[in-house]
Amino acid sequence: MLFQIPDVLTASELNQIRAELATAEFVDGKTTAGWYAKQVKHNQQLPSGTGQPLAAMVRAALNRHPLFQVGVRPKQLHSLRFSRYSVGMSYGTHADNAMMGGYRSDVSFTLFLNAPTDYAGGELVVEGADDEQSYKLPEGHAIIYPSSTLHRVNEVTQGQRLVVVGWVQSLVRDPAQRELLFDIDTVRRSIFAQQGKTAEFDLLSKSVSNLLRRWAE
Ligand SMILES: O=C(O)CCC(=O)C(=O)O
Ligand SMILES: [Fe+2]
Repeated sequence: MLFQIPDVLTASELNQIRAELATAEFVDGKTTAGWYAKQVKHNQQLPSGTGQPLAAMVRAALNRHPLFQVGVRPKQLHSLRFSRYSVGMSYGTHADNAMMGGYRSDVSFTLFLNAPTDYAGGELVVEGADDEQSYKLPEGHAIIYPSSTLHRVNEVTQGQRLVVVGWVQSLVRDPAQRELLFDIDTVRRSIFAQQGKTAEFDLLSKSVSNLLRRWAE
């Protein structure tokens, strides 16, 4: 399942992150790419092990967001990377590594850190079976997609693209199962908001819990 989460970061958090990144030292993104992704990864990123306070801010922001909890069912948000694409940079078609530091990557996300008007190009393109979708979201918004998809970042032709990308091991590894849980949970919450704790709400809650009991690992 592919979905957007608006307003993950506040304007003041975005300002703080951008101010820190403006003076940070970035390194070639190839240092952490898989052997074949190295050929197509042309960007820069904060070196592994740096930027911890910024990473903590992003983690807290995602964890407080109900859509992240219900849509991703995170077990472990295990990797975060602050990336920068200047003019001429891009990241060609690839699927993300299945394992990172001992954790499985089920869900990937891109959280946009600057405005789409700050740069030309730089769309994240996610390939489907016979089509592709392209995303260039407002600052502070995130796009969540299965790590199993082929995706790429188009070349930046003007300005600079700043993002933080991340990977999550989900309690529910199968995207179709995550989507079923998301749909049922969404209806359940909507019934609760409109009518309170009805008999229908109780049955849907039971279904969410029982499906999670079957699928969670
Ligand atoms: O920058 C992005 O939007 C995605 C980057 C990406 O695909 C990756 O780092 O694996
Ligand atoms: Fe990727």
